[in-house]
Amino acid sequence: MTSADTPTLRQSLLAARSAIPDSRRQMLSVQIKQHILDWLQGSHQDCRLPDRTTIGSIAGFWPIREEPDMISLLHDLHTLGHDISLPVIEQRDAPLHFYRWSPDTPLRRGAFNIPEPQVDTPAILPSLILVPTLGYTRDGHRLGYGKGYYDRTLHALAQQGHNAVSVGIGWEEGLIDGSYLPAAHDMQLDAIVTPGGWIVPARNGAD
Ligand SMILES: Nc1nc2c(c(=O)[nH]1)N(C=O)[C@@H](CNc1ccc(C(=O)N[C@@H](CCC(=O)O)C(=O)O)cc1)CN2
Ligand SMILES: Nc1ncnc2c1ncn2[C@@H]1O[C@H](COP(=O)(O)OP(=O)(O)OP(=O)(O)O)[C@@H](O)[C@H]1O
Repeated sequence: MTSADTPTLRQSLLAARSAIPDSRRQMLSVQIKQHILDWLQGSHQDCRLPDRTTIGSIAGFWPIREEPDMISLLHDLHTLGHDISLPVIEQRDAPLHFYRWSPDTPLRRGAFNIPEPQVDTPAILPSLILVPTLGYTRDGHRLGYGKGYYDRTLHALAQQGHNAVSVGIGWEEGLIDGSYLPAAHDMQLDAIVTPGGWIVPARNGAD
């Protein structure tokens, strides 16, 4: 496909996601959460997975539309002692910044009406970024809502010499299986987690 087909692809991915019943979505979110916890706690024996041993602070996301709900995972990771942060759009069409979140952090609605923490403590540089995906390919390319926020953010962090591990979170219905031509600015994810398990791009090991 060419980039001209991206809006059509986005529409069909949104439709596929909407077709998952709400109750099933909740159960599938728990499966994704368990894959992440197993990896971080070292009980998932797969050498292709990103190195978990350097991971301290973790950026999550507050679910919108019909995304996987990782709020309960964020609670668990906070209990396990990780610093947790959420993305904040401080300026439109600029990189995201991540601000500390804990279960008692009040959230207010920010850009696109997404719940965000107050920006009253310094921004955090996470060592793991959980990236919401609408679609993804087996080689780690991601399709979101078309505003480029995560591409800009991962690019800006890499330019500062801060190489966070980026793990896409998505439904199995988000897999883009045919030919897909990523945009030049597209940042590849280190891995993707779906309810079915991990998808690790071949460059990170054998596929
Ligand atoms: N949960 C979650 N948080 C996130 C993201 C995400 O994908 N998921 N983002 C990932 O980047 C950023 C927000 N990006 C977004 C980009 C577009 C739209 C959106 O609703 N777009 C409308 C058009 C709205 C407009 O132009 O004003 C649309 O697609 O119809 C929402 C969020 C930061 N936080
Ligand atoms: N590193 C970057 N610097 C400047 N602009 C960028 C960068 N990355 C992406 N963009 C801009 O963002 C726009 C949307 O990109 P893209 O279609 O890849 O978004 P997306 O990844 O689907 O969206 P989102 O991350 O918001 O969910 C593009 O028009 C592109 O010009």
